[in-house]
Amino acid sequence: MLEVKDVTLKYGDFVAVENLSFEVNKGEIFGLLGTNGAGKTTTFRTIMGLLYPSKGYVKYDGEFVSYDTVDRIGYMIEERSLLTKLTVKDLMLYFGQLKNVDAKTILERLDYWLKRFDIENYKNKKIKELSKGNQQKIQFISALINEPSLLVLDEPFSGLDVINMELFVEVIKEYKEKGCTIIFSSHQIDHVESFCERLVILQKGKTVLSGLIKDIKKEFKKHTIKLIADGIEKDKLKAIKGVYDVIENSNQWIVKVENEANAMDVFEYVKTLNNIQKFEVEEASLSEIFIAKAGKKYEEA
Ligand SMILES: Nc1ncnc2c1ncn2[C@@H]1O[C@H](COP(=O)(O)OP(=O)(O)OP(=O)(O)O)[C@@H](O)[C@H]1O
Repeated sequence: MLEVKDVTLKYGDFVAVENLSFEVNKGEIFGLLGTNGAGKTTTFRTIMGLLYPSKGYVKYDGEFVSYDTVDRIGYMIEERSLLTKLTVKDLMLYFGQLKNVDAKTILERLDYWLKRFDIENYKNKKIKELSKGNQQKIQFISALINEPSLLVLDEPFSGLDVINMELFVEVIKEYKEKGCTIIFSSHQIDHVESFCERLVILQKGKTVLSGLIKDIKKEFKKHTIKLIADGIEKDKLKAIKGVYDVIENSNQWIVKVENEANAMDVFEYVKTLNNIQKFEVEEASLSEIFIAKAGKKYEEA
């Protein structure tokens, strides 16, 4: 289990991450979200023991990260800091041996991953000759080469096309099934729900949202109703208890209510209308919850 407890990290006087706490269990995929400069990479560097918190601590399986624990961790850094003059094979031998994996095993694992990622022909090519997407695959392989039990992935999907993103997701899910503890960061808020159950969202180093996505949504309570019917009167909708916003969007109405019970009151009104084609009640999206908590859109935070 990875434990990040009350971590504050400063660069000089600048507080990059403040009082950050979360845990990631074995067999769990955890999302660390935030827009540019939110503190994601700083958090990862702290997890890896590359930066020391001025307050709080990070432990992996009850121990502080050290030379011993690093062997069990796979770290995919955001910047493409690959040694570009090396061939794929030599780079992997270098990274693998740093993690105490013997050369024969490294080469066997490399062959497997190159085949899996459909880049078998690149084994003896120099990194600088590879496209950005293929360099990203090499970076991902370098994080997997020691078959880690903790996988730290900084922006693993940025710049990937949909097919390769699915390939990465498939591998990450496999590692989850094997009991690996996985933490990844992302700029994007929309696709994570299908991918992880728990997250932290940072805004300028501070935690805006944290916990199980289903609990965050349950606690937030607010719901959105999508409605298509004849004879809808905006004033009547607005007058219903708990309705705080009504938007007409071409032929569809979007009605925002404070909680699920209020949605039932809207349903009572809708039953009096003709030609009801749609009545859908949805929980708030993570983006909507973020706006409510942070006072601005996620992309603008
Ligand atoms: N070495 C450093 N010295 C001083 N400030 C730094 C340093 N590294 C990062 N920062 C600052 O700390 C804050 C958090 O940066 P960090 O790189 O952790 O954010 P991030 O969420 O990973 O951003 P991005 O998505 O853009 O990579 C930013 O304001 C950044 O400018």
